[in-house]
Amino acid sequence: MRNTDTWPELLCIFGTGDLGRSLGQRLLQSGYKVVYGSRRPHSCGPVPQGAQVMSHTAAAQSASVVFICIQREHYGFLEQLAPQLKRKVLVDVSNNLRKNLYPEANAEYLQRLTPEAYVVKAFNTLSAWALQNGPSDSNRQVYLCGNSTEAKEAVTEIATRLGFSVQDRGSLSAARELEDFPLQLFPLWRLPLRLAFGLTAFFFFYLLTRDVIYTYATQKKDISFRIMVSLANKVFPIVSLIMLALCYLPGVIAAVFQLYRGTKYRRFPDWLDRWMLCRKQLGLLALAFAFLHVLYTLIIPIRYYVRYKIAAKLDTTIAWRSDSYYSMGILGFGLYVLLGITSLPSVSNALSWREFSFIQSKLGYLTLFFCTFHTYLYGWDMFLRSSYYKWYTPPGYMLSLLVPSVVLVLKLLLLLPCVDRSLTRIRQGWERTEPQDDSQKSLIT
Ligand SMILES: NC(=O)C1=CN([C@@H]2O[C@H](COP(=O)(O)OP(=O)(O)OC[C@H]3O[C@@H](n4cnc5c(N)ncnc54)[C@H](OP(=O)(O)O)[C@@H]3O)[C@@H](O)[C@H]2O)C=CC1
Ligand SMILES: [Fe+3]
Repeated sequence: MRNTDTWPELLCIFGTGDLGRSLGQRLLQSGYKVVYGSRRPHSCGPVPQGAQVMSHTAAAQSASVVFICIQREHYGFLEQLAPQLKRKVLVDVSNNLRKNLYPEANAEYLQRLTPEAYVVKAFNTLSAWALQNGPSDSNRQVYLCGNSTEAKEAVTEIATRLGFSVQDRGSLSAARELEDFPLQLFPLWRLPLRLAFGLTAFFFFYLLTRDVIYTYATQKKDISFRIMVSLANKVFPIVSLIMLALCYLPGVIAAVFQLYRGTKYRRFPDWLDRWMLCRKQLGLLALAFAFLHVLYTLIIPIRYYVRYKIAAKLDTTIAWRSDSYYSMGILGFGLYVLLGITSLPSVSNALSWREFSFIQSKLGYLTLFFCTFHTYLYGWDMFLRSSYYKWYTPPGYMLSLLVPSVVLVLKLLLLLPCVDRSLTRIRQGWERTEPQDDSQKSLIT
């Protein structure tokens, strides 16, 4: 199929558009020779220096690998070129504007037009810009798929020479999945973002009603200025704590499922699967809200409203109480940041699986504990100190503590020695398997 003895190897690119030009430039820089196939060989746009431009037919004949850098809508003419493309490796780089635009994947369509060529889907997840600039940390991966192993090897060799690392995704039927990759918009962030938005809106309006509007209605006192800092600084910690708890809740639920079923070999329900997959995003958003809470708290002492209210008398009991909740909050936040940092790919790659799970799980629950305890102490302090909080505190405050408390209690229950033993047994796959049928049973007993 290919003649690998001649180097520099000549590669063909159909299409002198953005991607064709960037790819050509990259190939030339990596030492390949490049020939373009164009509808207008003499009047096409500028091509990289050193490349030749010919008609499609002439270009296809000169190389054994052809990159099809043309929109799928214009593939039609390739059908007439099928005889010239026989036994050539055709690389389909195309993408679509939206999912399910066509009944079949672009690469499968190309294969149908040129049945005797070896179609490989590749490079479509890189942008022309990324190709031109060469591989970088975030743009190193080339996904490919195709039915011919030899053809895939040829494309792998080229991609590797260009400095990319290649992931083979199997046969050409995986092309649709690869074509959907660039169309995804933060798939794992969607649920956490919606949740964060929903919780923020709910608690904001709840606190607005109970705090500002209620006070105005009953006491005719205008405290609307509290919206900007005090209210925000209540919404953010509540949302942060709930999101952090929701990040750990699916793990606990999964353990309960495993205990209940007595095996780890059965799939979790879909909703739990999805929830587990977006734990990192939940945690990072929770961290962002915790950051906001810290920043808002830091400015409290410089606010006019607070300075105006500061009393000269010192009560050591109050000082103890408030210092303890600040301290818990700071410890919790410190660990929170540690969790965030270890979730960065570059950091987590440097950790062994044991180290990673120690930090994310053990220290994670400790973080949740500190943050929850900080909130408890805060509520207790406020409750004793101010008559205003006596009526305000219970519902909203309890709501924010409900989820984290449930998670912590469940986790404590899971840590009970007898529960922990059976969970370990299940997770290591030691569970007793029931005999399949009676004949086996008689052999065992
Ligand atoms: N741009 C990007 O960042 C990326 C693009 N892609 C894919 O690469 C392919 C090309 O994209 P791009 O380079 O941006 O597109 P352009 O529109 O810039 O270029 C397309 C090229 O296709 C050729 N062409 C256009 N119409 C016809 C036709 N009727 N018959 C034959 N050839 C035709 C033209 O070349 P000529 O005039 O020489 O014949 C034209 O320059 C697309 O399938 C796209 O999905 C994939 C990943 C990233
Ligand atoms: Fe706080």
